[in-house]
Amino acid sequence: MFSQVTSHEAAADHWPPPPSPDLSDEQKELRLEAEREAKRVSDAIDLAISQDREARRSRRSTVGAKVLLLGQAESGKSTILKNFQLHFSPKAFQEQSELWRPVVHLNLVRSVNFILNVLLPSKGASSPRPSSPRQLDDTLRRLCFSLTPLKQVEETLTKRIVGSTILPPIDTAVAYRSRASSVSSSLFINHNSSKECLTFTSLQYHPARASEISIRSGAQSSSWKRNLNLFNRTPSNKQNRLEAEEDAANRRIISACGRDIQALWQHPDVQARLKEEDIHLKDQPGFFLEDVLRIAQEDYIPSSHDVLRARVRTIGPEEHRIFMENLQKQEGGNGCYTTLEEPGVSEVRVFYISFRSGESSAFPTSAAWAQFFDDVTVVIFLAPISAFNQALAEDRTVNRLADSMKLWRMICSNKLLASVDLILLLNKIDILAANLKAGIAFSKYVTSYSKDKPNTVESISKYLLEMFNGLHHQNSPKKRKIHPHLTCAVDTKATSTVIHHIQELILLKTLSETNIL
Ligand SMILES: Nc1nc2c(ncn2[C@@H]2O[C@H](COP(=O)(O)OP(=O)(O)OP(=O)(O)O)[C@@H](O)[C@H]2O)c(=O)[nH]1
Ligand SMILES: [Mg+2]
Repeated sequence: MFSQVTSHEAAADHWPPPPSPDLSDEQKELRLEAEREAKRVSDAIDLAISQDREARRSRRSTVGAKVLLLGQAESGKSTILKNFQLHFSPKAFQEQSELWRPVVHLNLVRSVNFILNVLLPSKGASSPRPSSPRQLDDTLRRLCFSLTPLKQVEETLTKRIVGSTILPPIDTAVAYRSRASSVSSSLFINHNSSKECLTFTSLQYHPARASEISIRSGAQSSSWKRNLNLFNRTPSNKQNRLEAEEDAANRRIISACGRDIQALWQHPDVQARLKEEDIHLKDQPGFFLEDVLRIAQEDYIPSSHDVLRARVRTIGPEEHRIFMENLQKQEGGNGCYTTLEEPGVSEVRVFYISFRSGESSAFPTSAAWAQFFDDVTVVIFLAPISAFNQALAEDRTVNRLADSMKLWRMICSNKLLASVDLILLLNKIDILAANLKAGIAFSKYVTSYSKDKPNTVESISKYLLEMFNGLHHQNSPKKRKIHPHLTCAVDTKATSTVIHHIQELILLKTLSETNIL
């Protein structure tokens, strides 16, 4: 069946064929040189093709996206941003966990000092509601005494995180409002020097946000992180060494105070006093008192969940760059990562804008905001739907949910954003659920919601979604799609599905805008 292969045919199978035995040595050498040259040319062509392929691939994979992250104060923007970082840059997120330790510690220490201030209002510092000191039992007196060093810890941590030259934002000087009370009293004063700033941030507490710290950012993200980076660097010079020693001393003090902090928080008189004052520390941002024994350990490193809950209130617009690591967890979830080969969006620039009351009314025409609206891939808007029974800290006559809707209307009607897809996150559904479970009637605060309708998350979120959709429909200059989600931003697992959807949308929009699709 098969014919015999001749030696000539066999030779033809190899390239280049061996020189004919009839050739002279000189001819053989010329022939070999010609073949070497042909190979050089061929290799050069192969290299050029491969470089071209790589360049095309890298052009595709260096596409960037611009995301606007908008919402009123405390709507959960920073928490969603952290979820983005956790999802897209997990290695960088993990590497930065250590940076959040001083923030968690400061949140914790501020809660403790706030309680001490309630129990023993000092002359110089403001207490949430000035009242005469009460008789403390022996245990409380001992605890107050043993926890005194935490005042100093708060001061040094504040100085380090806020930075010595950065003033705290004055708009934290909001009127006091506890959750249920209708009483307000302005406790804050304008401070102009950085020295006073330290006193202000250290010793004065907002009763509704006792543990949080406010930082005015630069245009580039997180100047406070730069301060903390310095904090964590290797102690190479005298200043760094002093800072490292101060950090170690703070850790030791917090660690030594751990059990007493727990005892203070669990003391029945403390709980009774806070209740009497209508102060709900547990519901406040940056609340870590129930994790104190874990957090106070000297070698404590914040978990992802701690980082999500750590509260820094940043004032002013910020730009965050998230570099996509294109990583995913290996099956088995052993913490190892494998690189994905697929090209996609390599960088997401997130422009973060927090709107306080008053700013929203200037929103559509303000040149200050307009600079951020150019070339936007998607807008993510957060509405904290648990805030239906709260008033704005800035203006106690305005319901927070109503304010969120007003802001949403402004964004929908903005002409610069007319062609941009809107992602609507109805956030804090866990708090909404807890409030409803505690018997708070939604219809009492949102009167357009019939009393006969169920006071359940399902029914209320459906109603709110219709409201937000309706506002969009009435105000948007163009027809476009809204991508709504119900979220609990502190639940990374549940949020990862939402982030994944957002990622797909960003990819789709970016690639279609750059004509790759
Ligand atoms: N329980 C619960 N807490 C949340 C949720 N989203 C955010 N938080 C918490 O709410 C507080 C405020 O969230 P942030 O993300 O700091 O809010 P923000 O919109 O960045 O606020 P500003 O910086 O003031 O503009 C933080 O303590 C978060 O941990 C949520 O869905 N559920
Ligand atoms: Mg924030």
